[in-house]
Amino acid sequence: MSDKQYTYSDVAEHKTKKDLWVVIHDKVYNVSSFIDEHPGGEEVLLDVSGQDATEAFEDVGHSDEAREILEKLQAGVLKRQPGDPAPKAGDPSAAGAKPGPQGSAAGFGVGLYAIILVGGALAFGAYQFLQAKQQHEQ
Ligand code: HEM
Repeated sequence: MSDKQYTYSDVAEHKTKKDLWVVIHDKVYNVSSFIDEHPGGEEVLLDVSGQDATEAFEDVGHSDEAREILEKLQAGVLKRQPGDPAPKAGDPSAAGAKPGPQGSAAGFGVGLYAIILVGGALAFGAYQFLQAKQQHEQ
């Protein structure tokens, strides 16, 4: 395993069958030597050449054996820079539709309205009470 750091643009320079790099889970792999042996074929690897292949790799549900092969192909780690594509975690919570916050925001809006109304009524009540008290004292 190597800790050598590469940027996205470094990886993007290696996208031919003879020189093919991919990023999986923020690690950089040189898969050139494996491309002819890949049971899934060379086409899928060429599709993700020089790019982040995390999602494609995880979607297939590769075996532990595949992960061991991958480990041996590691060239380095990815150095993220501002403006790089976001990590593709292959994580359903990252891609899946999350319920928006609208429901609770609407609830809060109604709650806020009620607080203003009650606060206003209290202030009005206090004003009336003080006026009455003042008149009583005169
Ligand atoms: C880059 C590193 C990769 C390695 C080391 C690798 C390795 C392997 C291995 C060892 C298998 C045999 C089944 C298994 O053990 O899980 C396999 C199958 C497969 N791989 Fe990959 N793979 C890689 C990337 C990809 C990518 C990016 C795709 C994109 C879709 C892909 C698609 C497939 C498919 C579809 C199969 C199933 C083939 C079949 O059963 O007919 N692989 N891969």
